[in-house]
Amino acid sequence: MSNPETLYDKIWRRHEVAKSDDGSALIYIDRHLVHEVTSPQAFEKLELDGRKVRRPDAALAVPDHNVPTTDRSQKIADPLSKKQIDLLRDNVKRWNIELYDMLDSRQGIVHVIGPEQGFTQPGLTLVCGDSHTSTHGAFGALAFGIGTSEVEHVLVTQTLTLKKSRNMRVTVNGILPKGVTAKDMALAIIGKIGTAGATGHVIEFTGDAVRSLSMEGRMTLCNMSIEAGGRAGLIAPDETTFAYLKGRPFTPKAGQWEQALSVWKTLYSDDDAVFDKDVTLDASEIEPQVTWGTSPEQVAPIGAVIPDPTIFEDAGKQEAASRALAYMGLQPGMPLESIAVDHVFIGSCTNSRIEDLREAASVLRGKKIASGIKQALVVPGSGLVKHQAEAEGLDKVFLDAGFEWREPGCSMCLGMNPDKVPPGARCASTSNRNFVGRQGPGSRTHLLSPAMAAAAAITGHLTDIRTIARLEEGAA
Ligand SMILES: CC(C)[C@H](C(=O)O)[C@@H](O)C(=O)O
Ligand code: SF4
Repeated sequence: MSNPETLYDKIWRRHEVAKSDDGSALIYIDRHLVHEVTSPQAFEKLELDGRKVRRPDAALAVPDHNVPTTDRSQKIADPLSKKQIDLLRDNVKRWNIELYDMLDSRQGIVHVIGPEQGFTQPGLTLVCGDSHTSTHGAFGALAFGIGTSEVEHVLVTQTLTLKKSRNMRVTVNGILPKGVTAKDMALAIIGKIGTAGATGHVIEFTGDAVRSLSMEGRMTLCNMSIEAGGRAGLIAPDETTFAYLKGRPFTPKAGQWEQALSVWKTLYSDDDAVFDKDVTLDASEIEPQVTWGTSPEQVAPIGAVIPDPTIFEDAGKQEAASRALAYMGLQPGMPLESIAVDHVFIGSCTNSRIEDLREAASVLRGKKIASGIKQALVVPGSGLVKHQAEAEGLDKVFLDAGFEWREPGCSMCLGMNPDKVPPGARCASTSNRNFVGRQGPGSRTHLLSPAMAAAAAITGHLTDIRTIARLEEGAA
């Protein structure tokens, strides 16, 4: 009998082109997503070296970080943003790579459009010059972010020299309580293991609570595996995966579909496969989460108070917590629910898919945002998500509540475009990073789920979505 393997082992082995004695291997890369921020220098270097793009058909390009989310017919004001987008256009034209340009309805955040188009598929190796490429692991693809020099390497050779990561398993058993979502699961895992908890590992997420997530939820979870330090996140493909993929533009058609399925169904960790690290959570104990600091691990259940930094055993973590609280303008002992917010952002590759928008809209239906909210933005993850939401009337729900309804892109997740949180202002955000200055210089970010963001918009402060739901049940 052959050795038992994890899902990661299987995909890795199937892509090994050559092995070195030092433990590294040359890995074949099946798919390459390209955006405007990390590709210009790669294309420039390739040109200078007199190289060619080996497989233009294996790449798909989209501008997302720098795009304006307002009127797209206007010129892009910021010269650097404009330059990056112009260069992306020139490069893909020169090398015959498919591009979903700004006015294309398929344009959107790179990690939203890949799955949406069926470009992301089980068992493939998929890379992008972007850390949140881990998102695509939700389909059982080995997907990870790479740097600009590696972008060039993939363009030229369709391979990468890599050292194999270790295997980690995160099992979430049971059923998520009402009002608790994949985002809360992701934040709770990071809260438990820390932002370095999965360093050097590829995480496979498993357990009933993971299996019962929709593809959107699985993408949210895998998206944040990078914030736990993981090289990639993986979920074994199953009927939910296959149903999502069927009929998408890039997925195998008719006769080939059955063949693809027979391969995809072999993509799971063998029963006796060995993991280097194992972590288990009980879904029924997960509560809606919100971050209070400047790292995703500085997170707590919404009913908690801001921790006193001295509760952390590690001196480094104490120091980090003190610095974070000073930056965030918060004091130990304050209930999280007492924190007033100025901005609400619903979007990013973590939470801008149709299900996320439905979740937020269901909380906002018939309600208005609080008077203290200076700006509330909904930025759909792609043009297709936007159209779908409009077909369902969700845009009206958001607009009636007082939100702005924007064009797709990364937007306020990192403020490379004009959508920024002003210095000192506080934002309830469905994105994945709450770093210092992440949403604009001096901005303060609280990460939470779309439902929790909607709840904060209505009350004007961080709010337990379950109390809103209970109030409504009481009223009904
Ligand atoms: C700009 C890009 C390289 C960056 C990343 O790699 O993640 C961005 O997407 C982010 O989320 O910080
Ligand atoms: S939405 Fe945010 S996290 Fe995702 S790729 Fe864009 S900038 Fe990075």
